[in-house]
Amino acid sequence: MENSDNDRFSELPGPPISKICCIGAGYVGGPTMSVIALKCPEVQVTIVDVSKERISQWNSDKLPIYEPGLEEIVKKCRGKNLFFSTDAKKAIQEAEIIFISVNTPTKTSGNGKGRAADLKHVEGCARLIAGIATSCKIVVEKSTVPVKAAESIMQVLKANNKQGVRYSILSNPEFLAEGTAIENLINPDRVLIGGEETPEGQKAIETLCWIYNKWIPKEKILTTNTWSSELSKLAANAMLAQRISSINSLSAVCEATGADVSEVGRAIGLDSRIGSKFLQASVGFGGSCFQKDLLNLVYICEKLNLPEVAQYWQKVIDMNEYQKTRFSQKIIECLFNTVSEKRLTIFGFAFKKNTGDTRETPAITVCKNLLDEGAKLNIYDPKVEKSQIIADLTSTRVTDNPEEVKKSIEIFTDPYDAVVGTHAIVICTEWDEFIEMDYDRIYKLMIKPAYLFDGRKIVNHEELQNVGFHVITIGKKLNRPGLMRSVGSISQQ
Ligand SMILES: NC(=O)c1ccc[n+]([C@@H]2O[C@H](COP(=O)([O-])OP(=O)(O)OC[C@H]3O[C@@H](n4cnc5c(N)ncnc54)[C@H](O)[C@@H]3O)[C@@H](O)[C@H]2O)c1
Ligand SMILES: O=c1ccn([C@@H]2O[C@H](COP(=O)(O)OP(=O)(O)O[C@H]3O[C@H](CO)[C@@H](O)[C@H](O)[C@H]3O)[C@@H](O)[C@H]2O)c(=O)[nH]1
Repeated sequence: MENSDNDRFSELPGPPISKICCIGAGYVGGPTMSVIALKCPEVQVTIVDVSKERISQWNSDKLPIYEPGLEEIVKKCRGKNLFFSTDAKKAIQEAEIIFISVNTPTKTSGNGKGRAADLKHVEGCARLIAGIATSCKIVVEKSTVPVKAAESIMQVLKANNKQGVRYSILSNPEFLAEGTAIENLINPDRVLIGGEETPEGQKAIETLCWIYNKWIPKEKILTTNTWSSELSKLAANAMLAQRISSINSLSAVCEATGADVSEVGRAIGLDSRIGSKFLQASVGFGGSCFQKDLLNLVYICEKLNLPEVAQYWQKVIDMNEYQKTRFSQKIIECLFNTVSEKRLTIFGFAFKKNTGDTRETPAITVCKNLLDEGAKLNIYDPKVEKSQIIADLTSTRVTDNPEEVKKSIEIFTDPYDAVVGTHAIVICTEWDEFIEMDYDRIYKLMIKPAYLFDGRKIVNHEELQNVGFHVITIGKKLNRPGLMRSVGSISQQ
């Protein structure tokens, strides 16, 4: 990966840094760079994107993504040391450090289809930088990439290096979670920086550390070799997802035995070797990262001729699919084995609370399964745009008859309107407002018997049963004296 000795410029940028560029103004690029701009007022941060629409949204009053705390930071820094632009040429030319923060989705065609990460946008960035740069640059992989991706980036940079520019590539994966991005960026568990074990690589690491050190203590900044850093990102997501699949697998055992998965989670989480986080049983994990990164890890393991390792991680994904399907089937079974022509309310469409992001949301699978059975759906989410829900549910992954789906779904902006005349409420996202709703009022508006399926274990089941609801949740068999046993129900007595 080293540059040749006769490169025209030998000096890589070092502290103090005055200009940073980030390619990709998405869920990572936007919040990450906003926090860098906030914490490093002397550094000019420019975020560029190919999407004119996204850039104009970042420059408007309505930002393209919802994240608690983000708007305040953008308003404070925008136009001072934080800029959103489509002029990649200028930003790249001027910057000493260039972050690549573009999307790396699962490939949809060709080699590794459905599993490998598609690096076309990352490669595009490398080509873009190589075509523009006239001075030495530190190029930072912020996107999640397969292990060894830095090697490919360097190859592209070197092969197109007309100006004799010197580059150093660092891996600096992002660990923020959506909904808590700003909190995670301001006070991260750690910052990971991987670089080459050469004097030049170490200098590049020190330079990036200089930025993070503005607000993050040295002890929290971990430096490793490039490959450890790249692999650690995939490994962290795989381990987190594995915990959710593990507790979800146990939720099925709880339902079959009378154990309560919340009690089991609490009991095992108190073991300091296990820890209490990420043991919340649910309808299944969603989001743009877990499945994509697990699939990528599985693919890498197969390519490395490690089939047993690949199968091990594949099971984490399989368990997640099982959980989403199991929950959907339970709804159908409890509603007397048919939802055909029945209207149901979906509460929550985002993949988790405090975000408007619907990528890989379990709500899509639940809605698809219910629509396939002929259900009509009233959908309410406080942050997801109507157009996004329609786009998700009419995509080719969900249906081959989008017009029929459009006729079967209705999107609401008021949750109380959404429940009128419906047989059941299905909670797919753990929005706080679902906990505090007036369920007496809601019950009266619904068809009886009224059902509530809590896919997030957030509402008070006993209280709802007292209101009159038939309540079904995950990982717990709810007892209710006198409640009629539903045909085929596996969760009620
Ligand atoms: N979303 C998360 O919470 C999260 C967290 C950690 C890491 N990651 C990783 O970070 C990366 C980015 O994720 P995201 O969620 O921000 O994606 P995103 O889709 O929200 O944003 C990516 C942006 O890059 C732009 N882009 C693509 N190619 C470009 C190019 N050649 N030039 C300029 N702009 C270009 C796209 O238009 C888009 O706006 C992914 O690799 C992802 O796995 C995401
Ligand atoms: O105990 C839990 C915790 C989470 N979830 C679900 O798991 C999914 C992912 O949640 P979370 O990890 O909080 O959000 P993400 O934004 O997807 O963040 C993950 O993916 C990011 C992208 O790589 C990483 O940067 C983060 O560290 C990693 O947590 C969501 O559907 C959650 O509802 C559960 O079902 N049970």
